[in-house]
Amino acid sequence: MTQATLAQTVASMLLDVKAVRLSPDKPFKWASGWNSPIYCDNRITLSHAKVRTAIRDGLAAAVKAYWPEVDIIAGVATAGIAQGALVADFLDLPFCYVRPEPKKHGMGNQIEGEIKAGQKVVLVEDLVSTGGSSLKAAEALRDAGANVLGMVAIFTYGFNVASQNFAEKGLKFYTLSDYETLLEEAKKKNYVTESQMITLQEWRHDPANWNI
Ligand SMILES: O=P(O)(O)OC[C@H]1O[C@H](OP(=O)(O)OP(=O)(O)O)[C@H](O)[C@@H]1O
Ligand SMILES: O=C(O)c1cc(=O)[nH]c(=O)[nH]1
Repeated sequence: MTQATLAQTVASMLLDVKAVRLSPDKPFKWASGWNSPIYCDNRITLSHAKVRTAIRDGLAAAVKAYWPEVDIIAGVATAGIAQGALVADFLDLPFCYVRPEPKKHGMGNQIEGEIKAGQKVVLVEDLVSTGGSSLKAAEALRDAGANVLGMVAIFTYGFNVASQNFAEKGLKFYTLSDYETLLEEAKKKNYVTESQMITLQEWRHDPANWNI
């Protein structure tokens, strides 16, 4: 399957399981604090065995293609944990996951599971908006002495701010699908009305300042 076909297939699956929600009148609040007329809830894909497996296969294939030397998979908490564990299991690799911050009780860990200094790690994230969550996880792994090879994710909105942040911090990344492809597939399936499509395109130009 070519990259473009895979991006279309994954976008189509996300729409079919209703992982993509639109609410222009009552915007969603994102992790970054941005308001958005759209929310892509990849967690829903876990409830659909065929979709979950197709995503696992796509992510695992990317890990093997780009970073065959990988020693360990790390999931970004929380939405990246389940898919990360599935990918690690499929590739017969160790697994750990990274919290956004150290736990406030118990062991006080930010990284859960074992990771050794010098190990080559690939992060699994569900979705990239600004990239802040992925970068935080990469930083925690680097602080622990790991060699972060890169990150794979299901979906990206393709914002410049994310690519710039990743480039600055030297984090290579690969995603199965993206916003542009999602809109094309949504149009084909009549998933969005014309006025919703206009809102989605307008929002995409300046998401940080939309509807504030
Ligand atoms: O690229 P960013 O701007 O950081 O946004 C993307 C992050 O936001 C979501 O996580 P959320 O913080 O909602 O938490 P969850 O994974 O625990 O559901 C998503 O799962 C990504 O981790
Ligand atoms: O940026 C976010 O918080 C975010 C956006 C989105 O579409 N889906 C999601 O799970 N998180």
